[in-house]
Order: sequence, then structure tokens, then C-alpha cells
Amino acid sequence: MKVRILTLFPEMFNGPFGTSILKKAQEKELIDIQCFNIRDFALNKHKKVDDYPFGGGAGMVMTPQPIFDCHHHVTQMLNLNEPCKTIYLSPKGSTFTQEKAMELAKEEQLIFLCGHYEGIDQRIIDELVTDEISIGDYVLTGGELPAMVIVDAITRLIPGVLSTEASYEDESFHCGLLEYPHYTRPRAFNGLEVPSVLLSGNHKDIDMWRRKQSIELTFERRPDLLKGLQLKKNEAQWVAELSKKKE
Ligand SMILES: CC(C)(C)c1cccc(C(=O)NCC2(NC(=O)c3cccc4nocc34)CCCC2)c1
Repeated sequence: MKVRILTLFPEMFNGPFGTSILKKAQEKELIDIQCFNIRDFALNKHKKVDDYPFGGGAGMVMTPQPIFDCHHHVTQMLNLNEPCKTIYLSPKGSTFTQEKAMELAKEEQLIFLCGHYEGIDQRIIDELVTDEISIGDYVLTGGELPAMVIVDAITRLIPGVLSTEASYEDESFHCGLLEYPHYTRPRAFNGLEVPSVLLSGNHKDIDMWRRKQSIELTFERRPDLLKGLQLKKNEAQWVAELSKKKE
């Protein structure tokens, strides 16, 4: 997969993309991530990339020309015969989910456009953006961190990026439930023990315990995730008992 990121702050990406799994994925050529500084494409003498909003109001808006020319340069270099999926990170976008990550992980190339200030000129969105995606409802300073989140979520889904055992952490493995509690050595830490079932070696009991923990945790903290799930009879019984307790 080729990922191209259009941003005013390419240096922000050095940490996350220069570390651990994302770094290794690039070294293994499973993903090719390149950042482009929109400011390099500004034609005005002072390399200005923002201007006052027509109609007045607080804040500044990113001007269309540098973004348009940067996007044109990137699409030329990708040398495609059809327009490239161009994702604008935006609070107005559809909320990013694991399902969306799995959908995007199938793409051959993706362009991410990161806004700044109050946002970008609408004409860019109308002409170049194919998808607007949001990572959640809070105010941020720019679209860069959302772009990193989405690239992280997508990259780990590319075959070969995660070692086989790690890839079982996928939603399909837990089928959308919150994860059971994790424990590792030592068996006693500050006088705190590990649940004995996990030390029993009885994998049927362990799997049952973990499944019950996941269902109870999901019921308590994210009942919305439970709604869409197919539970076995005994599991549905657990949920019914939890609901009764809650009444
Ligand atoms: C209702 C609520 C969501 C709180 C809201 C209303 C109005 C503005 C803002 C706001 O944050 N504007 C600033 C910018 N925000 C984001 O880019 C951004 C923010 C959040 C999630 C995201 N996922 O991708 C990009 C995201 C837009 C231009 C530069 C940064 C947020």
C-alpha cells in the first residue's frame, strides 16, 4: 500500500512512523508512507498557506492553491489512471471504526489531507476529497494526529505486518467485545495475585473465564457493542442475569 500525507507539519509524523510496527512495516516494504509539506507548493512569495475567511469571523482558513497543487503533484507521482481515494480528516466526517479500517486496508493507495487553523477552503473538499473521516468528537489543533491514528489502524491489518499470534487480537477474534483482563509474571506482585483459573492449565475453563470477563466488561462499559453481537445460548444467559442484577 502507498500512503501519501498532505500536511503543514510533516515532521509530526517522524515519531509514530519511525518507530516499532509502523517502522518495520515500511522496512519490509509492506507499506510506503510519504509526507508532503503543503507549504512547499505555495506560490506566493511569503509561502502563505492561510488567509482570512470570506464573510468574516475568527480564525484562518487554509487557502486552496497550495493544497490543490500539492495534491496534483502527489497524484501525478502515483501515476494512476483513476482518481486516488483522498481522505480529509475532519470533525464533520463519518466516525472512524474498525470496520472502516478493514475497508481502507484493502486500498492500493490512499491520500490523507490534514487540515489546520479552522479548516480548508470548501472548494478543495468539493473538488478533491472523496471521504471525510473523523476520529471522534473533541476539538483538535489539526488533522495530523487523526491521520496517524488511521494509518496505525490500517497498517496493522496489512498481511505480514503483525506476527501471526499478534494478529489474533483483531476484532474478528474477540468479535467486537472488550478484551478480558491480562496478567503476566510475577504470579504475586505487591501482594496481588493472578486469578487462579489462569494458572490452572485448564484451557477450556480459561477460555470460558475470558469469554465471561469480556461479556461482563462489555455489558458494563460498552453495552452498545453488545447489541450487534451473536451470543451463544449460555452467553445470552449471562447477559440476562447481568441485566436482572442491574434492574
Ligand atoms: C464538534 C467537534 C468535533 C468538537 C468540533 C466542532 C468544530 C470544530 C472542531 C475542531 O476540532 N476543529 C479543528 C480541526 N479539527 C479536526 O481536524 C478534527 C477534530 C476532531 C476529530 C477529527 N478527526 O479528524 C480530524 C478531526 C479542524 C481543522 C483543523 C483541526 C471540532
